[in-house]
Amino acid sequence: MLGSRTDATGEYDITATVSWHALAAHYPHVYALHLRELFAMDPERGSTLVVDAGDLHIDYSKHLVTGETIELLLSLAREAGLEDRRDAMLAGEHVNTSEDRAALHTALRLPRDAELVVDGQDVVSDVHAVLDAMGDFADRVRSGDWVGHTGKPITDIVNIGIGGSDLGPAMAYEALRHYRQDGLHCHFVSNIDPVDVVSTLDDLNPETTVVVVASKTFTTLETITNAVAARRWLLAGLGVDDGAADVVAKHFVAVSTNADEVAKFGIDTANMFGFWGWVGGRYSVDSAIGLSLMIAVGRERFAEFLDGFHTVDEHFATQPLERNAPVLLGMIGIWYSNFFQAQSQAVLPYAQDLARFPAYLQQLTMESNGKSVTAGGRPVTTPTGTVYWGEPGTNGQHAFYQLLHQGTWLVPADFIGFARPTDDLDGASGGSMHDILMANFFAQTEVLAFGKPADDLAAEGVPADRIPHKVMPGNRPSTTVLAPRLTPAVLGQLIALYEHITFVKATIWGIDPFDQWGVELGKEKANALVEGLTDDSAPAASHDSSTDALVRWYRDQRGR
Ligand SMILES: O=P(O)(O)OC[C@H]1O[C@H](O)[C@H](O)[C@@H](O)[C@@H]1O
Repeated sequence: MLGSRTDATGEYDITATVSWHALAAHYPHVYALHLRELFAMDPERGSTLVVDAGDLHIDYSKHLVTGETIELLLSLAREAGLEDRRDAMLAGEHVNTSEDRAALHTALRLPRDAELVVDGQDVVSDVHAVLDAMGDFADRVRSGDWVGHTGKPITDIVNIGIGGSDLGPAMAYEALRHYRQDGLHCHFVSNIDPVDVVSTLDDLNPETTVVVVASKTFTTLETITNAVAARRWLLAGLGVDDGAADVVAKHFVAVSTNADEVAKFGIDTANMFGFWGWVGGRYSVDSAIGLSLMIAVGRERFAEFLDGFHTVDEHFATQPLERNAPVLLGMIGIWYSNFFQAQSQAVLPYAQDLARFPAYLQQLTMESNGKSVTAGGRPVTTPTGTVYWGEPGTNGQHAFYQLLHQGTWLVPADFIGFARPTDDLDGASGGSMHDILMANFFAQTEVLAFGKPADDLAAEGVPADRIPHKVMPGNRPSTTVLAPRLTPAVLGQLIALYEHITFVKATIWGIDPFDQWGVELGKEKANALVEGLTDDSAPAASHDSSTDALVRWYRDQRGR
């Protein structure tokens, strides 16, 4: 007997749906099978359980699924209304219910001739007006036409922002290293630890530096504090007063939705690049928040980056669920989270240029899906969210892969690799280093899936007492994502793929992936504690006994 499928708010209890129950009944059959058996039962699965999205070639054959599993997962997606909800998001409906607004990052990459009116506003022309303004500014900086207070062209851009106003551009700047203009360097300051801003500015010349203050709200403590520090550094370095608005105008621009706060800070709003409330911070690298990236790679490459996103948006919007990469991968993620009880997901780029990609995905996925009530405010009935983590291969192989191979946790892993390298060298004994990298990539996914049984070890003459230690259990699932090369378009495609995977999971869980109320209390508490730490005459004790004692210890040891 199924439980009630809807509550008083009309929300589904996803765990009470027919498909959920069918998946629960199906689970023991799959659990009983090893990937070796799945491949033996269906020798073609290596070429059938694959899907292409744009330039991304995705193999999901090394997952603990049968054809029936996929069918049941897609039934669950349908029962949860995934297609309607996707269409509602793409149309600009207020899918961010707790903040009553749209989540329209997909509009940021619509082509100029597309049409989308949301809340009475022509979104596409707004987006392209900002892109044009960014492009003009980027052109001027890149050509040397934009000069600093002393007439020198700009050599360094310092992006000051945090969270979504930092991770996206910082990650993409690294990823697109090969597309940057020589002689122009971007730096990213985010942490309120003064070491971040000091160590960055120490090496720079204020005469040739532009600071991009990137903050959706323009009230974030870290960003405003760092921006004030950078302004002091700049004016002191140039030997001018704080009142010198014309000097600030040549060295400071803002990216924000909040013109009032930008003006209050002392940045001319003529030097402000706007975006909109419907762009979430973690979905904003393709908005004006990408300004520093655009300066580095140029407006044409930035347009290719946006086209890449759009390619996967179109795929997500139009492909049947059976051929829809974000849907398949999102639903397989649900399978592991809610049936295998997996808690984490490794992301393993075999590309040094993607070193920051796992950190970027942590904000995208964990700030989105780290929720324990549904969009309607009811406690969820099943685990949500997934802990994303990872490092580039092959570094991870010599660090944490031991747990992936022989540990007790099930950790599904995404392997991301490229056919053509951005750099290559000859290997020590022939071949190319990139081929050696990719040999490791393919070897790891193979060993994770198929392992090495005790019989094989015995046949090789491994002593009996060593065999239990050397057995590789295998049956560890992975997705392989391959692309021809790490280009701006491919990077956009990869980001959009994970954005939509995140959305698919949120839809099944019935949560709002576009708010982040959990971050707020920590901010309030930090603000409340600042006075106690900076003003010795302030009362030291006003919190719990642990916090009070720690604050006393800190003030004592600090010695001022
Ligand atoms: O861009 P800002 O308004 O400065 O916000 C920066 C970041 O801080 C917040 O606390 C949120 O958790 C993030 O989603 C956001 O990206």
